[in-house]
Amino acid sequence: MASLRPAPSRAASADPASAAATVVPVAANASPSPRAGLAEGLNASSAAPGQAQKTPQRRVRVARAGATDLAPAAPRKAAPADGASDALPPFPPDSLAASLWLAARAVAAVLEGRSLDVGLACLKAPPAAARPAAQDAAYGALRRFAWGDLILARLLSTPLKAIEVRALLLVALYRLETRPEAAHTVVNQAVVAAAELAGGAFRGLVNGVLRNYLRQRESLLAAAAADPEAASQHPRWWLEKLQRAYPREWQAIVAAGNTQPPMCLRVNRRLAGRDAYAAELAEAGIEARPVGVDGLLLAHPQAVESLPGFATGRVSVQDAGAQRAAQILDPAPGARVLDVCAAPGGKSAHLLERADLDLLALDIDAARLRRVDATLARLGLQAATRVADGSVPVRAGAAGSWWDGRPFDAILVDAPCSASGVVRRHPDAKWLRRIGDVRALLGVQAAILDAVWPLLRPGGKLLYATCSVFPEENGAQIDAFLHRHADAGRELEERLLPLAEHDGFYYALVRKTV
Ligand SMILES: C[S@@+](CC[C@H](N)C(=O)[O-])C[C@H]1O[C@@H](n2cnc3c(N)ncnc32)[C@H](O)[C@@H]1O
Repeated sequence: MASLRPAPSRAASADPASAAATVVPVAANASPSPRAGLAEGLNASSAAPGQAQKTPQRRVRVARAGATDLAPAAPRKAAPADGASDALPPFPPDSLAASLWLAARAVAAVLEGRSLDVGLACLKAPPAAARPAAQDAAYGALRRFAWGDLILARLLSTPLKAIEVRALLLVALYRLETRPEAAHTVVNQAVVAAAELAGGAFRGLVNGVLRNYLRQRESLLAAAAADPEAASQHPRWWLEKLQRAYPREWQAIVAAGNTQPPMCLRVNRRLAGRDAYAAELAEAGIEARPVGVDGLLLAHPQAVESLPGFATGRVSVQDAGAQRAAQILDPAPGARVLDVCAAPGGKSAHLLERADLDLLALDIDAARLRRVDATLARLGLQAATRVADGSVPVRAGAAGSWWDGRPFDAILVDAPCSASGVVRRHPDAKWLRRIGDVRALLGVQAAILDAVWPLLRPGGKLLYATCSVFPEENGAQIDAFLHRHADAGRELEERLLPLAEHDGFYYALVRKTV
């Protein structure tokens, strides 16, 4: 039932570290694709837009359409990715109305098939005071997308074409559940926010839907609890994959995917000792404990600006699981290293913090690759960067070739993947992605592995990494690779389930034997 449009497949798995830097996540349910068919009226007897309906006489259950329906029937202006024209209407920045309005803008972008990262760009323009609550509401509503979708399908009777209004309702439903003591304030403030969306034509509908929700809450919650997607907050196809792959752990994986992720720091060992940095955090009143070799797990997420020395590169935000990559690949000082899917540069940076390397960072996405340059500049590190499609076999000396013919000692393939190990950071991913996207990603992953393998020197090592928990992207992908390449031998394999202090990752270290 519920799901959004497919996400762009390239940057499939956004970097967990960068996401953590911005905020928090959790998700909701369903099969391939957004729910559709929300109804525009409250019931068959719904009030006209602008009028509140007092008591619904009957409810008309609108079919929750499949995947493609999340897209709006009516074209609307896309929310600007740079936030430039996202001036906050005249609400106090720290008001509930402001956070609901902003969150609705961000969620609307996802309902239209864009990533939440893009949607959250609307938070750049408004005052900082407006951001935390808006961010929390946007993540929260998307974590519960299938739940909210089911509720709306029961409260509306005709397709709601105003996507931002639909998004506002999803956000307000989330807020009603997280602030039950302030239910009437939430409804009132949602109506205030609705006045600034779609020309204010849906204020009455918003008021009526939310009040009906409060009246019928018990039966609606029971209906949601009986729906596997709404109850689990995951698409059905996704759930089935987890159940098959993890007969014992799937429920724990699903539950973890619906929580807010922890925030983990990576201390730049070139500029700070971990213990000394932990002491600085303690002095600043920030509670943290060591994790892994360079990591500090914060008891509570913080704005990066509040971290001592963040701007000067003493620390970065990176999930503890992601920090395993540099440790496992562990190239020797002076090694020539290729990071073929490098953006936004978290793992490249960690490799360079650990040793002086001759590192080439490649990515197919020019905009994302610019973030590698920015990351390295902040950390005081250096690498060559190049925009290129790593899945295309490369020949030294050929026109446009990015390879100079010198073999690499080590290669990192942090492959584009389903991001199924990081849904708590990217709740939009499970709704935007479809099962067919995973199949397509398998082909890209295999092509990248095959294209870079000839560039590795005999005796060199390649680390294949994903932030996926789907076996076909992980062990099965590497099994097939070893089958295709007789000169490849698996040295190590590590599967991290997204259960506790780290996200879900897969690592396979492969050595070139001749
Ligand atoms: C999981 S992210 C990499 C995260 C990065 N290694 C880090 O630690 O910050 C995957 C990256 O692969 C890139 N990508 C996807 N397809 C690619 C291709 N064919 N060639 C090169 N890069 C590709 C995406 O643009 C994306 O930046």
